Amino acid sequence: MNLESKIYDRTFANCLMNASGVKCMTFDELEVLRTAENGSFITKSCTLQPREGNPSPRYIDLKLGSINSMGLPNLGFDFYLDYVLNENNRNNKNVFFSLAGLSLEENMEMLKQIQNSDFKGLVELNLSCPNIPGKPQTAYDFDRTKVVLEEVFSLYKKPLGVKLPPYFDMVHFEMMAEILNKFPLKFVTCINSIGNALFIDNETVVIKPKGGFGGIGGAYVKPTALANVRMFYKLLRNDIAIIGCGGVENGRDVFEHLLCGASMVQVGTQLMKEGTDVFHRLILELKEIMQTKGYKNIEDFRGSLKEL
Ligand SMILES: O=C1NC(=O)NC(C(=O)O)N1
Repeated sequence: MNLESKIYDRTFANCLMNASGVKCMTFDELEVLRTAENGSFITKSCTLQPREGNPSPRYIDLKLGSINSMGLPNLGFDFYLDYVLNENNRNNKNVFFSLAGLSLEENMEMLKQIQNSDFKGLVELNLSCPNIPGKPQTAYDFDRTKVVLEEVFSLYKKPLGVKLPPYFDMVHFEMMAEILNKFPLKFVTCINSIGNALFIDNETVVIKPKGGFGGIGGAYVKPTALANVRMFYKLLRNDIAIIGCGGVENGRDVFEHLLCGASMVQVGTQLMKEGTDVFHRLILELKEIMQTKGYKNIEDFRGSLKEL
């Protein structure tokens, strides 16, 4: 039995990786992810210049998930470019490089430098950060998304995918899929946190930024995450892989993302809570489910969710 999975021309030892933003901002955090049991890993979404991010408290674990308004704290593009160039695909993890420029110009500058570098991994262009005051989530503006992707693919020729926010309307799924199908995307990652939620403890909000509004992750979002994975799996070209993200706490959750059509599965909140030991546990739990069902590899069941 193996948990190998492919995105484009890359094969990963197993289908698990971190969600961008979780335990992947510093060199030490990235080195832990590079050498743990996950099949791949991804850097914290970066901006051209380093950022402090929003004031703390800005991340809180909750019983049923998490809430965050980090505000894209990161060490700056140069640090992550240097890291991924030195990473040299040791452990065959094909590191993913996450970008979240604060403007199209900033994204194009970063992509130009990556294009002109020896980087051989995959770029995940984050179009869905909900936590920059005054900045809308690009991927909720369909016309803007089309403009951005036209510019991106006019310059960038290496494998690239986009990180999407959750959608909640069938027409929105169709409109977004129609746009995405126009471009040589290698994958889409569904979903980013459900933006601008509010958690109250007694009489007080729990995070400082934006009056306590933040992105929700964890068990709260799994039904929405699975729906987005499923819809884009059905609506997008077959050569655009889906990376599932949202609500993965155990092997059953991984199995469900794969059933919906995901090729890779990202772990966010649970990785934050449990540390990288979570990958060992998820692998054991997924293997047990596959063993029970007689599945020898992921392709035996990926995308085969049954309808009534
Ligand atoms: O894209 C993002 N999603 C989140 O939920 N949080 C981070 C952030 O705020 O940096 N970014």
